[in-house]
Amino acid sequence: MTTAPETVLSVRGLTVELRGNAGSLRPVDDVSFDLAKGSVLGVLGESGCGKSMLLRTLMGIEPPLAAVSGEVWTRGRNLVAMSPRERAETRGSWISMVFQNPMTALDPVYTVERQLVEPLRRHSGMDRRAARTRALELLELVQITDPKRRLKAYPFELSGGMRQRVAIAAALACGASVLLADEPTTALDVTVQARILALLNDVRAELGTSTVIVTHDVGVTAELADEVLVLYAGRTIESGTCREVLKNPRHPYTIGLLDANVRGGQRTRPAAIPGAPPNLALLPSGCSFAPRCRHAAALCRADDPPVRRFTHSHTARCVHAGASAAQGE
Ligand SMILES: Nc1ncnc2c1ncn2[C@@H]1O[C@H](COP(=O)(O)OP(=O)(O)OP(=O)(O)O)[C@@H](O)[C@H]1O
Repeated sequence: MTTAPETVLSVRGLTVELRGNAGSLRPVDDVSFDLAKGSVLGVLGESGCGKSMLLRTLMGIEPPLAAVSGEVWTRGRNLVAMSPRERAETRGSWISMVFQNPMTALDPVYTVERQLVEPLRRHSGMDRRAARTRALELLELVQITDPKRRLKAYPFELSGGMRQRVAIAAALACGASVLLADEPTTALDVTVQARILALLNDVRAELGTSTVIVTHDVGVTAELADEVLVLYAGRTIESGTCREVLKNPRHPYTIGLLDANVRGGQRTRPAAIPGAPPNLALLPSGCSFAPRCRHAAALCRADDPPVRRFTHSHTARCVHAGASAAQGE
């Protein structure tokens, strides 16, 4: 008998509302998913679709005035319901984050040693010696050669790829079971990108860490992800296994996204979809993708599209999902 993999992160109806003078907007709107132990969820979407806001909210670093509702369950607790103090304790030790620019996480004025040893002492209560031994192990884990020498280095003495390796080591230092990666390779040279992706894969295999990776690069998603969630205007418009979504996309937006990335041969933002994502403060009624969709009908502009289910894992939020699948195949 096979047992279902343990769910380490369960997100239900997560919504982020930002209220301003011009009204309110929802960069993340009713997003739900489960993340299994050791698995990778790829979050796809154009710039401005809410990918970073989703990750920041999972990490508890959303903008101070954001109103967060819904549930984020991990280790038997709902993070959204925690006090700010409890929440701060989970950062780095339950959930950790790797940013596009490694210098977001690293402090330029401290050595690598200090940046790894201090959190280990603070979060894990290790003495200096044990923390240093662990820091060396972490540098080996992220495949940094000559780790003893690198411990003494400052970030500016390291290459971009090496800095990102150190940032990944720092993210893993305190035993987080969920790693959030926001475009972790976008700022790196193409040759280094592949190595960092391979590293993330190795880390997952070695530590069983579960990862949510945000990218607008379908190639990266195909390489790493087990499951895929496609965001548009803050909402999940398609989700399923990597194979289901990338091989048999159902939503016209996903199809356009894949056309731009794969068939165009370039891993860039999707030029195949005319127009741009909507201003969240001025969302059209009905389907928010309708103004850019070649299948859009009066119905799409009138009502919120229904969620269609194709398999137990594959869903798309579109009345035309079936028809567009036929055209996409
Ligand atoms: N602090 C903020 N105040 C108001 N609006 C914001 C704030 N931060 C983000 N937004 C808006 O929320 C939406 C989602 O932004 P987000 O950065 O999550 O998009 P993204 O998909 O990660 O894009 P990118 O790939 O460019 O990082 C955008 O419309 C953005 O303008």
